[in-house]
Amino acid sequence: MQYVSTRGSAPALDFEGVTLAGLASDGGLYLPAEWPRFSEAEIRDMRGLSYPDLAARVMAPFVAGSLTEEELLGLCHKVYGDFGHAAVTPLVQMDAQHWLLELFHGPTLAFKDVALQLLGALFELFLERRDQRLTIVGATSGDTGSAAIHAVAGGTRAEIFMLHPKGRVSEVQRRQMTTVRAPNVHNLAIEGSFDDAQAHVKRMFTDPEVTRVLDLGAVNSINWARLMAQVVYYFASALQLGAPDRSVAYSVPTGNFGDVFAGYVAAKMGLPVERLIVATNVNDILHRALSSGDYSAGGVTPTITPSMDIQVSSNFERLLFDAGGRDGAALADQMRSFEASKAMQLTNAQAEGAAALFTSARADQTETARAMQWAYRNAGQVIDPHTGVGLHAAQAMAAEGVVAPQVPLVTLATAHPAKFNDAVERAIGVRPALPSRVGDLFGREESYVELAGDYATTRDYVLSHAAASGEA
Ligand SMILES: Cc1ncc(COP(=O)(O)O)c(C=O)c1O
Ligand SMILES: N[C@@H](CCOP(=O)(O)O)C(=O)O
Repeated sequence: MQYVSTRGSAPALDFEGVTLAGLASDGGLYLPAEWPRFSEAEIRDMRGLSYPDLAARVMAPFVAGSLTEEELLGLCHKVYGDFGHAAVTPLVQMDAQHWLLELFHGPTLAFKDVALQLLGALFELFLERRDQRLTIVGATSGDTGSAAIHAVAGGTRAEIFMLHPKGRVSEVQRRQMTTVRAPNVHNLAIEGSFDDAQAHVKRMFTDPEVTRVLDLGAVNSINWARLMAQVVYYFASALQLGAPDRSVAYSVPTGNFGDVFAGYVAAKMGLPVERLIVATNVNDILHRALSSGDYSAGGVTPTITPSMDIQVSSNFERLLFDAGGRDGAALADQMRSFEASKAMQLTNAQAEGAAALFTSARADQTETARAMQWAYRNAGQVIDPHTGVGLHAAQAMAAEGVVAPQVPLVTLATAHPAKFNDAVERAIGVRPALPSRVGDLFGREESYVELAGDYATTRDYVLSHAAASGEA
């Protein structure tokens, strides 16, 4: 399998290459040169597989040429054997139409673990194979950071610099990152928003001062391997609900557009996905883009769903490329102009291509709290606020008839409620306890450095603290 950049000019790479490269050298994001597709019979044949076996079956076409079937299967069993639920991503029924897909049974209690546990193992394998070191730079609004740190802490070939916006993640999220003490982990709290942190990370990948001395790697969803692993739980849930003989709709709490784009990939691969609902909080650039074609970023408003306080949504570029006809040169111009003005209009092809599968809805904090209360009172489920945004959107779209009553509608439960226990307590009057598997989070010492919000400060910190810089 070969991968191409959304901006058209970076070299095509194989799976090992894109996993280690993260962002393409032209600033674009990698996508498979063509979508692999399963027949109905092949999908039917996946029924009854365990999660690790299903993961290996679904991901096999993407890793061809870089991993043998045995290597992939071995990795999937190693990674998913360790989750806190035997089903890995269990489905819970809420009423006749609504389901929750629980994605928070990994070590750091958010959906990010499903992909990052695998990515950590892939880094280890490929770096060993190449006898190479990697300096990972990542940005987090809370969940990617802890999942990535847990996936690479203590390793000898990869070192991680994780940027989070100071004061804008929950206390549990911050502690899950800053209490991990390992020589290869650096936590940086920067002034500004997640978008600022993400912009610094992307800029480092195309900054010759950095790339001259460091081999950079990515753990954010700009890394294709992240999305690939997330495709699996769409298959797992749809198969349980009757695929390929029945279509399923999904509501996905969305920020960087990675999780919902994985649903798009599943549809491209032949899974009968009826609709993908992009659920945003009041930082609603994606809702505006999908409903009116206006992709213009304003300031970021802090909310009770901090992981979705994002305006510049990395993976939207992948959709614009694929749905808009895969014209890399035109997209490179469009993205350059967006980067300068922070505003753009979708082309007709992009808007129509997106509308074929995506619908969007936005939830403010009152609507989010109401959905959390509904889940608690009507289905006995304590859900986190991000999941609350998704459930609000699911209920709104069902009420508007966008999703017909006979179509199962699955809301992705993206984080364990205890990660956001203050917001949950305010909404439903119950304070969820942290599962014992996260250990004594509040008894451990934190370690992080605080940096000003400008790019040069971040870059200079990484350059002067990366072990690989010293070697160069
Ligand atoms: C709990 C939670 N829900 C939803 C999202 C949004 O997911 P995505 O960025 O893939 O759209 C995130 C962050 O990515 C998150 O941490
Ligand atoms: N919500 C995310 C933001 C980064 O998203 P990613 O999926 O691109 O890593 C977070 O929790 O950090």
